[in-house]
Amino acid sequence: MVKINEDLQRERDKCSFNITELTTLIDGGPDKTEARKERENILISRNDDLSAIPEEYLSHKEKYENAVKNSVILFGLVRKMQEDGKTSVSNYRDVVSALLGSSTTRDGSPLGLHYIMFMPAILNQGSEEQQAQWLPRAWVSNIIGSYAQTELGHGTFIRGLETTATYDPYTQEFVLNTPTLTSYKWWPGGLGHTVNYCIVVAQLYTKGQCHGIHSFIVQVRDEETHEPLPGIKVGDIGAKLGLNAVNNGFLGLDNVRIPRTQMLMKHAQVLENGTYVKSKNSKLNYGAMVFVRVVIVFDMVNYLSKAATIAVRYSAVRRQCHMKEGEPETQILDYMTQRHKLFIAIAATHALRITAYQLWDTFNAVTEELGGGNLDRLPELHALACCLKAVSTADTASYVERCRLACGGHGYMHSSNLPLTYGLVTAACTYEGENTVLLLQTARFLVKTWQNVDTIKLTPTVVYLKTTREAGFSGKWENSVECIIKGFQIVAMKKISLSVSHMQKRISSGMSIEDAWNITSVQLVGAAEAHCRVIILQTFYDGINKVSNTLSPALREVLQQLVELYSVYWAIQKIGDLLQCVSISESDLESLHSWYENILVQLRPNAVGLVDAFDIRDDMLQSTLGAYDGRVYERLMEEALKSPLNAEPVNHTFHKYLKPFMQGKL
Ligand SMILES: CCCCCCCCCCCCCCCCCC(=O)SCCNC(=O)CCNC(=O)[C@H](O)C(C)(C)COP(=O)(O)OP(=O)(O)OC[C@H]1O[C@@H](n2cnc3c(N)ncnc32)[C@H](O)[C@@H]1OP(=O)(O)O
Ligand SMILES: Cc1cc2nc3c(=O)[nH]c(=O)nc-3n(C[C@H](O)[C@H](O)[C@H](O)COP(=O)(O)OP(=O)(O)OC[C@H]3O[C@@H](n4cnc5c(N)ncnc54)[C@H](O)[C@@H]3O)c2cc1C
Repeated sequence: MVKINEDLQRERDKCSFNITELTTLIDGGPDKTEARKERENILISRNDDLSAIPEEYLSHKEKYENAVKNSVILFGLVRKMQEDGKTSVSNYRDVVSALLGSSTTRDGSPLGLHYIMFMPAILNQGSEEQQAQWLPRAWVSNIIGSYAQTELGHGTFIRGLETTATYDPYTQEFVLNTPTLTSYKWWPGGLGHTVNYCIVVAQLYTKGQCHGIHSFIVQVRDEETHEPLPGIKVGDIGAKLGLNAVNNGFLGLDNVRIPRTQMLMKHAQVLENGTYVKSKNSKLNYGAMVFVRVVIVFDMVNYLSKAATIAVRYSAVRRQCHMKEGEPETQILDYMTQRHKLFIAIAATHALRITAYQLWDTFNAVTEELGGGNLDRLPELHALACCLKAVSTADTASYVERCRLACGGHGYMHSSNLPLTYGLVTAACTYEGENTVLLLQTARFLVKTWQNVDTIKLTPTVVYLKTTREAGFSGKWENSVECIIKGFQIVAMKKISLSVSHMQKRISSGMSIEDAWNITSVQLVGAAEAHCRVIILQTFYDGINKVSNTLSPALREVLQQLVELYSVYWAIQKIGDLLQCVSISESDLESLHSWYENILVQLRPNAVGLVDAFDIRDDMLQSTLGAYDGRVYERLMEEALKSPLNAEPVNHTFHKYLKPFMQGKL
């Protein structure tokens, strides 16, 4: 049996709550924990077959080839689960999320987009007949697809996409073209060499008229030979900061013909004679993006829990300097600055998880309403998904980077798995809608809401705008979570109202609406972020309160501390905003800081227990620093010895370059 590092064991011995109770709460119940573990067991049992060479030493091509091999094993499980009746639409997110979060797809998977976007796009935008035609084969991976929207020239401005799909009524086909270099599709995951189909987003032309962007199913490679089909130019876009196994690709289309029935026609249709039938709302075509923005929040929770586990366990094992002379060297977790770096990551994992579930429920409820023809809550869902995707990815990227820095030099090693994790989360700040652009979408919704706050029925997430405006901040500031939430609501309300009034002043002084919007846009982004912080804080607070009386007192206490930590951390981060909007005295400020310090002290004995409760197996954590046994130094050395440079005692460059150089001959 492997010996557990003594410091780590001591941490576990002093944990005040039942770790299994928290794990079960995180999973959503004992049955869910069991199902997760069962899935992980299957995954791990298949891992034996995988290459032993650490991924970081492989070339770009080898990384791809390895990823295909591993992904096939991994996603073969979806097929197996499907055959065994273990997958359904309701647990699809859990299953795919577990697979993508697993060790074998450490730097992304070239098959990921098939599950994350190709199938959801057909589900979301395809008619019932199209779903019946395409999904059964896609579900068992007989065909593999990607989602090709972004072009070399445009990612954000999708109305400006240049790819065209022109309807030919004589053959009842669409003819697809990428007429310029900038219209080449660029970025789609798996498109380079993996998929044989993809959803292509293109400007629809019929009867000489352009009807804006629509989605089309296009076959790009032969199902047997995998050769690109005539008129298709396809390839890999090259090496990136991260996600190097994903095989992001480019695609050029030259008069590629597809049957009429391959335009996704749930919302809008082209009839046989070329007549265009409009969708109830053109933005329904953007549904696949909304879905992915929602699941990205879950994905952030996966990465953040991994980073926090690695950094907290390492901080319990690592000793550096003497806090007091004569005592043993200090566990770095004992330094308050270290707790300040790390505990927020633990709290945020819970805050984002609870918020992700809330968003998921809203997404499902609104999707059901859309199915019944009710589009009322679509703008709210869009605004919510945009800001939560933006804030969760930006925050996670910054927390993960803190975790990496908190591990000092060893955090810089690939074998810690923190650099790769950072590469994955920072990508999410850009894909599926660049974060600033998404916050401006939320701002657009907030501005409209504010301008009509007295006349429209406010949707649940913005009711606070009216109530805080009416109530103001009555009463004295007190250091409580409730007061911080109220303070944040006032900050958001004031930022929105100020942005609107600044814009209105500019418009009244003769500026165009567009210029006024642009000049005010830094404030607008701030307002959208502030709104999002209200949502996360309130959802976290409500979520923990809701389950509180089902929990043991010890767990209730520690979760309450995490809610406090999260609130007070963000209050301190945003103290400038609070001071501008709410009256906080100097002594309030002092006690806010003392409160924060107290929570860091209170949480200290439970830090390792809290990350253990995330229950991430070593095979999935893949970190020399974060393994359960805490054998940090042994693992660092074992991994270093796997460096290909260590395979031979003398590298040939010594004789070729170094020696002649040292002898003055070069
Ligand atoms: C499957 C299980 C998974 C399990 C979990 C596993 C975890 C997976 C994690 C994910 C890994 C992901 C891998 C990577 C994937 C990356 C894929 C991509 O990037 S793909 C590429 C992603 N690319 C991008 O994301 C591109 C980003 N760009 C865009 O989305 C758009 O260009 C835009 C939204 C910015 C503007 O659009 P534009 O048409 O110019 O609109 P205007 O501004 O003129 O506003 C007009 C009105 O429309 C309204 N409205 C707008 N949108 C929506 C909506 N969706 N709805 C409703 N309404 C919407 C708007 O509010 C406004 O309303 P109003 O005020 O008039 O009332
Ligand atoms: C790892 C990764 C995977 C991806 N996978 C896919 C995929 O599978 N399929 C796919 O189709 N696409 C994919 N993408 C593309 C991705 O969706 C786009 O990169 C993203 O939407 C941003 O668009 P852009 O690159 O055009 O950025 P740009 O819009 O050019 O952004 C550059 C800067 O301009 C600013 N900006 C742009 N417009 C505005 C505005 N209106 N107001 C204010 N500021 C603005 C932005 O804030 C940003 O600072 C992927 C991208 C990455 C990085």
